[in-house]
Amino acid sequence: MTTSNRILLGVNIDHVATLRQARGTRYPDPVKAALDAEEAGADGITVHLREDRRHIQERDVLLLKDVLQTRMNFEMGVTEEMMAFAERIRPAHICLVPETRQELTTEGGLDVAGQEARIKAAVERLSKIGSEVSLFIDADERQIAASKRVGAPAIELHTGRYADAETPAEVAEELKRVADGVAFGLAQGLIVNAGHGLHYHNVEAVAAIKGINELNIGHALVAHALFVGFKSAVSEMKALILAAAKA
Ligand SMILES: CC(=O)[C@@H](O)[C@H](O)COP(=O)(O)O
Ligand SMILES: NCC(=O)COP(=O)(O)O
Repeated sequence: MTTSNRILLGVNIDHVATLRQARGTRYPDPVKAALDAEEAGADGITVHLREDRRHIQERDVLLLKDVLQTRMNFEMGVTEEMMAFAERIRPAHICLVPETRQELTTEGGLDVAGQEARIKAAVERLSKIGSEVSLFIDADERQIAASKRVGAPAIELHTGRYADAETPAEVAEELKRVADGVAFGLAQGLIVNAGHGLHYHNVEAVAAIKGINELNIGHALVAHALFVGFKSAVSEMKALILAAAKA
């Protein structure tokens, strides 16, 4: 079981593309954001090619594949279109996520337990291209155990409920849910990542949970970058999570 205090920062650049798509311009370019993020200490770059293409486009993923110095974490729904695209680009990491066309953002985790055969087939197929496959799931023992059974080497725990919690009691309850999920995942021999809705004001408690491999953070970084620049936004976040993990 890993209990080191090393923690990685995966920078999600989806919402740089959201701003570009709002006007159909060529700017701001998520590829430039990715390169700036790497210079500022990002350990990896996350992109979610949504079925509706509301932010990241194929062009972004193809360019990133050529220029990234770190590694790509490619988030995708479990569809034939995405499986074929992933086979073409062979990202270092693939995270399978649930997708609902009308949702504002990824509202919950993938129901692995409810569709084990389908997810197992996807994990097997994507593992053949050399990608490390992770499943974006709620911090729920049933889903974590199912993730282990379908052969995924990694999971990413959805921290959205923690991020959205309002009262101190709710925050504590959701944080405990994430911490328990991390411990259970590690005990199953899984690599445990976490992300969604993490911000400068709520990230430290999650980064302090021992054994988390990587935090994936996007929306808050892009929002903060409007005021301080992308490199500063990333380096501030990186410093916060490293300090919290060491504490
Ligand atoms: C799966 C996940 O958490 C990220 O891809 C995040 O969802 C990106 O932002 P949107 O959900 O707003 O597309
Ligand atoms: N998988 C979570 C992610 O990549 C970033 O989510 P958010 O910080 O944009 O909410």
